[in-house]
Amino acid sequence: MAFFTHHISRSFSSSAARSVVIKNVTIIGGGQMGAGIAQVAASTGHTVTLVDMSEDILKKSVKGIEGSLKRVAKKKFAEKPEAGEEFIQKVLQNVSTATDPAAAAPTSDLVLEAIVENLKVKQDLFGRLDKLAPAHTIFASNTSSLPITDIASSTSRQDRFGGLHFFNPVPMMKLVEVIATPATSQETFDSLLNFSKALGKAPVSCKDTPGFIVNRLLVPYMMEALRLHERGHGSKEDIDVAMKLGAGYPMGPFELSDYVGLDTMKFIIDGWSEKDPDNPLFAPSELLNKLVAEGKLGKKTGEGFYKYK
Ligand SMILES: CCCCCCCC(=O)CC(=O)SCCNC(=O)CCNC(=O)[C@H](O)C(C)(C)COP(=O)(O)OP(=O)(O)OC[C@H]1O[C@@H](n2cnc3c(N)ncnc32)[C@H](O)[C@@H]1OP(=O)(O)O
Ligand SMILES: NC(=O)C1=CN([C@@H]2O[C@H](COP(=O)(O)OP(=O)(O)OC[C@H]3O[C@@H](n4cnc5c(N)ncnc54)[C@H](O)[C@@H]3O)[C@@H](O)[C@H]2O)C=CC1
Repeated sequence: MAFFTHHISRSFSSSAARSVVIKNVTIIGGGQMGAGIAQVAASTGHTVTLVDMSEDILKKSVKGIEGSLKRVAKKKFAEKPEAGEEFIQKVLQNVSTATDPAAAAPTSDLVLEAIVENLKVKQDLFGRLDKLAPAHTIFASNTSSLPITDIASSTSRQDRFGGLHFFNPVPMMKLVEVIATPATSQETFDSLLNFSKALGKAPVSCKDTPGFIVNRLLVPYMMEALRLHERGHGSKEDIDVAMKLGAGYPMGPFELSDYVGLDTMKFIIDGWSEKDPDNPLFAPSELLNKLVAEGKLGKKTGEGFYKYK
């Protein structure tokens, strides 16, 4: 139970000189979150290097950004399609891509990671980048569920390390959770907060506790929806309709699960139930495990709880 009762008292390190104005950003992971963050950062005048493991993945990421920008432009420049096209091209010029994070780290004010939800993989990445990035560079993770402190422990810049948690779809969702660990300096926290505002987002301040604010409430709700269905107490369609029309949610829990990605959901719940096995809120779901084992990861693979092809 220590996992959830652990009290964090924040202290500010004095080793980071002053808050950094973030202009050059490296985003690692060009999946649904990394691409969305890259799009919003580039749209607000930041220079972005998007990093992923292969050229093919990066091509798909940039195509996704272009598709999303078209949707934004269609609304924003409804009366002036040429201005919309110009906007798209200008934003895309702010985005370059690389398969090696070392390529951009030396010129980055911020390295923001949005790769797979796995502690060891994130630690390896940041441990390597710590040796390449200049002293002023801030590191941040978009993790949904892992302690920022644990990810930061692979680096020697824990005062310049925080959490920046965005929401899916990034171009539409206004919130960013800005997470300070007990070691995060006030200057780093301010830099991340100002960066979130510069992206046009509404930041909230969070402690480094499991799930921060949103996911500490959202994950138990989503998992209980799955278990309710597994108990035979409602079809997934009825549960989705019920939560949309009865609680005013834009998506039902099964639609949202497919949207988030069932692999990410499983990473989150497996991690939490391992740390807090007696907590019924984090009990696993057979159905979720089965779908992930079958490679049905939701919208991104064409099938999850529902079919998209
Ligand atoms: C157990 C683990 C569980 C926890 C997992 C944790 C994951 C995390 O760490 C944190 C998270 O992100 S949790 C997910 C949070 N996101 C949500 O809850 C999204 C819920 N859905 C919505 O808000 C709307 O359905 C949504 C905004 C998506 C769409 O809006 P509508 O429902 O109003 O749909 P439409 O009426 O069709 O409007 C669509 C119009 O919105 C624009 N748009 C949507 N997606 C876009 C995108 N990706 N890029 C750019 N524009 C976009 C667009 O204008 C669109 O119009 P069309 O282009 O004409 O379709
Ligand atoms: N899906 C969601 O709704 C949300 C997810 N998150 C978090 O954001 C992170 C990414 O999630 P998604 O974008 O949904 O995942 P995703 O599966 O769409 O994308 C992850 C990307 O990271 C790349 N990648 C994996 N390991 C890498 C490495 N070592 N170096 C470079 N690239 C690597 C993959 O090739 C993939 O393109 C996770 O930590 C997740 O918990 C946070 C908020 C919402």
